Amino acid sequence: MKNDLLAWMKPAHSQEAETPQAPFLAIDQLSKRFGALTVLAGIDLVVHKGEFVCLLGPSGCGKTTLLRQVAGLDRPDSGRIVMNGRDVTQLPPGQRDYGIVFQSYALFPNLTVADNIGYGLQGPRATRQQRIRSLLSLINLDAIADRYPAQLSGGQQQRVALARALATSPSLLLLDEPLSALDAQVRQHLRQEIKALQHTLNITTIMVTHDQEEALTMADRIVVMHQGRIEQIGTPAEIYHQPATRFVASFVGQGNWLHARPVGNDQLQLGELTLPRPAVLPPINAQGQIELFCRPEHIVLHPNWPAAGVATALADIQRIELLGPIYRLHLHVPAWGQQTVLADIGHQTFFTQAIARQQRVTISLPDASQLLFESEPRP
Ligand SMILES: Nc1ncnc2c1ncn2[C@@H]1O[C@H](COP(=O)(O)OP(=O)(O)OP(=O)(O)O)[C@@H](O)[C@H]1O
Repeated sequence: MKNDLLAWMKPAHSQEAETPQAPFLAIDQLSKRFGALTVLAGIDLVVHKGEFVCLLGPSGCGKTTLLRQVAGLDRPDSGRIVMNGRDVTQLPPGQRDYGIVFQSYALFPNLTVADNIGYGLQGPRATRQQRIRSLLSLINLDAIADRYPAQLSGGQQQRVALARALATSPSLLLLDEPLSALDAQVRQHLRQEIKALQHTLNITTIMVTHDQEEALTMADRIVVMHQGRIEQIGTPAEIYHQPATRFVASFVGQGNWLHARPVGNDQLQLGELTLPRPAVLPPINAQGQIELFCRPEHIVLHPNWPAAGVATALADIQRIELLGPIYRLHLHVPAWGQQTVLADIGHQTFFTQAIARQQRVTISLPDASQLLFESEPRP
């Protein structure tokens, strides 16, 4: 049944789709204002065929507005949207060739699951029925084809909405926070299902989310937005490990921000700790400071003081949080300028080092884990 579906899903494994890096969607200098508020300020973005791109950012940064421009549900003030080589900027939604799923399931309450899925289909009845059966099978809802939306769980309703969005075999799938109304376990499961479906169908997908974990686990590339602008476009690993701006570093994941001071031509001073200084520095503030950024998981705990071959510091454990697979320690580190530092450690380290509150531990900061940013008020 799934093969039937692949046969009529036109983007899937067609000759066109064999060039995965071909641009499918090109957004060029797109701007949008609502009254005095600039919501999109010159957005440039290229999405390739078969790619899964997440628009990630805090509430109000313009993610949904950008998705709505692509869908034609709103028109930009300036700029261009080219889809599959066709300028669609001024075209109505019906002429744009996409399927869309919203946060609210938006199913027709008076239609069964099967009829909801088949709503937009045209052609002979037998062909429509076959497509509906294929879609039901694809999302594992065969058993509930005759139920009404009110008889379904939230997760089931969202899968029906997904099948309906795919029913007309669109070239582009738009997802606007499709999982945010669901509970954590269902959300986790549907993440995998959507990703697998997207991969099977090779359908170009753009998903709006404010959930960084969702973006990191699902996207091929993430577009981080802030105040109507794109801060960074990159793979999940690039966004997490090489944040281009302090906004991206603060918004995605947890981090330690430590005041440091460039000294001479080749050193950085972090409290009593002297570190090598990179050739290029960010701008230095009036107090002669910059900020050193590192992730909590990069802080290393050593079983003994001092540890051989590394510059270590003593830290007092002020608080311990269990975050499921890891423990997060809140450390007071006098030698690094009285700064509070977060350190994430695994259960094995936690138990072998018999970690407890108010204990004194030895820590170090690997050079490779550090990034430097201009000191300024945090977002
Ligand atoms: N039709 C509209 N009229 C006026 N202002 C609007 C309109 N639509 C959106 N806005 C404003 O534009 C800004 C961006 O909204 P948008 O919905 O794109 O943000 P978002 O990043 O998707 O946020 P969220 O995650 O909360 O949905 C917000 O300040 C919002 O209030």
